[in-house]
Amino acid sequence: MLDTGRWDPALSKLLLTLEESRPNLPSGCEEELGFLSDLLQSRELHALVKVHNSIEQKDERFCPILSNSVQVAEEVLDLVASQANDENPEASDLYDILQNPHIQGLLYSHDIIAQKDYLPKLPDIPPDLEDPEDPEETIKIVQLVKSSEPLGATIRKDEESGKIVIARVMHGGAADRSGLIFPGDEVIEVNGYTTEGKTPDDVLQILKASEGTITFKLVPGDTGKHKRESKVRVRCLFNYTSKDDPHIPCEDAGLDFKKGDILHIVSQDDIYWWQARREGDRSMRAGLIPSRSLQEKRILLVRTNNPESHVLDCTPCKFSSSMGLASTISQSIPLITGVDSTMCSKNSIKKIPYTLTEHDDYDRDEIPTYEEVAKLYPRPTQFRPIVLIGPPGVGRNELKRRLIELDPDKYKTTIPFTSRSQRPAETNGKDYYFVTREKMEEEIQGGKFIEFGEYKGNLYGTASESVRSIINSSFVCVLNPHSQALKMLRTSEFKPYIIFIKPPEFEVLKQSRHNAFAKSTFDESNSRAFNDEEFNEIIKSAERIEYIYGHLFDEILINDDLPKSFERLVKIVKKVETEPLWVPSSWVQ
Ligand SMILES: Nc1ncnc2c1ncn2[C@@H]1O[C@H](COP(=O)(O)OP(=O)(O)OP(=O)(O)O)[C@@H](O)[C@H]1O
Repeated sequence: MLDTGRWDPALSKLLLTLEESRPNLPSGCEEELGFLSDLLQSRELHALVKVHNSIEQKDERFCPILSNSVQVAEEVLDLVASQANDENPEASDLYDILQNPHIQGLLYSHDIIAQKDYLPKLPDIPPDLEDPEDPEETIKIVQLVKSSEPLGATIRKDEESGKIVIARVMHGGAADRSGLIFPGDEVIEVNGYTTEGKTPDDVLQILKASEGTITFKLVPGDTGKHKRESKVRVRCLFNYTSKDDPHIPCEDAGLDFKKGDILHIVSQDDIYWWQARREGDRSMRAGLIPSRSLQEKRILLVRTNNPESHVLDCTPCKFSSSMGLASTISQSIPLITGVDSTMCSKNSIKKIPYTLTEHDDYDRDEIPTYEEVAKLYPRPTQFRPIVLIGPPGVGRNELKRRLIELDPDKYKTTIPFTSRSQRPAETNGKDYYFVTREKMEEEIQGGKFIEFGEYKGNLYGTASESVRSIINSSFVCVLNPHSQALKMLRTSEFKPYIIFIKPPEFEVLKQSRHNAFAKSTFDESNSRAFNDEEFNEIIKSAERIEYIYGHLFDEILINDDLPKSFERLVKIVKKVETEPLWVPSSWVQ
């Protein structure tokens, strides 16, 4: 017999008990007893137990005080980002330290250890070890105290067996926090009432009528594994109200959201219903939202039943006739026509103007549901372009002009290309880049222009290279392109921040423009005020743009009172320069 005095007390005790019970055990099991005794005395097992005890030992000096340091660091980064500048070197240092990949790696490893994520996953007990004669062995009794908080689990009737089973457990809900209830568990009793022959509704009635403690008798299902929370964040590209959704499995569990909201998807286990939490929501309870595939199916169904449902009234605008413009460029190039800005604009900013007759190249295969996002931290030398989208006449050019005027050494816009011949007062590379029509057509066909159009037989356009060169020279590129240009602009290379300049309601629009003696941008030949028809067209065109491209907007700015709108724009632009913001996750990888 080995001296067990210096060995693990629990193992020694086990060995002692084994020796003591030896005389009472039935004959014939000596071999097994011998094996067990050898095992309990083996040096390997004792060494393993020692290692295990060391890991488990609660040494206060090494106890983690939190297990989500990565998340805390992200929150600190968010807070510090706007303070990190030359005037605040401490904040800048902290900002740099927390962004350092080694520090982030260290925090990540810390969290893994703090969460004990390294512990081995024990294999399931083989089914042949369970005693089929004794089903009671595998029953668990779970008691939950009833409160105003929902249980956080849904039940369903298994079609084959007719049994009531737990359909889903909401992350962070009461059932989940108990750590004892899992999807697939069979509910055999609730508060002493058997569920046999009952429907899920009957069971809900029992639950509703219960007071105080609720006791569940459950047979564990084979899916009773606790799944870790996913880290996926998405931007919602549609509005959702659970009470209007007749198919939600549990209305109380629904999570409502609006287009543009950021959600943390905590579980995608169910193919139709994801569990999500609003980003930054401190309450840990998740809610149900339709999964991407369910939402895609729904949109496709609506589109199949009503093919035009996703396109608003596309009737060309009446005003285009007064402009009498013709588009002659080949079919492969979108038909965009325009007036030369130098004819109707006194300011120095060139634009590629268009008629309101739009032929939006709207991709019918694109089904806006959710976009996976990640935070992009501002870069000190490369600024995100500011893209002002909106209907003609709403004031994008005016806002862009004011922004550049505010700090011409910081904000720059592109110089357009044209196939028109140079006029005596114009400078190549300042007013326009003058190129031949052939060269311009070739480059347009080569996809080198983010937007282009034709007016009076001459081409006008903005080259991608112009945007790239401004960004790479550490200026903030400010653009007010046609909405169609978003497809070319919204890339991981440019990482634009898209602001939709929206008109206010009719009366405010009319009043503000009249008060400011605003000049209509619809009539190239006359310098006159906007008329009611044009105001209506601005509003209608804005609705259409928002409907088609709304899911791509980072911000909506209502251009009512000009000085106030400009103030809001400056704030937004500052935010983009200093704060980490959500962008498509592919832009960050
Ligand atoms: N909030 C506002 N209040 C009053 N006037 C405004 C406001 N915003 C813009 N304006 C004026 O409205 C007119 C049209 O604005 P602007 O040229 O900027 O429109 P736009 O969106 O660039 O349209 P387009 O692309 O057709 O040129 C200008 O005279 C401008 O000064």
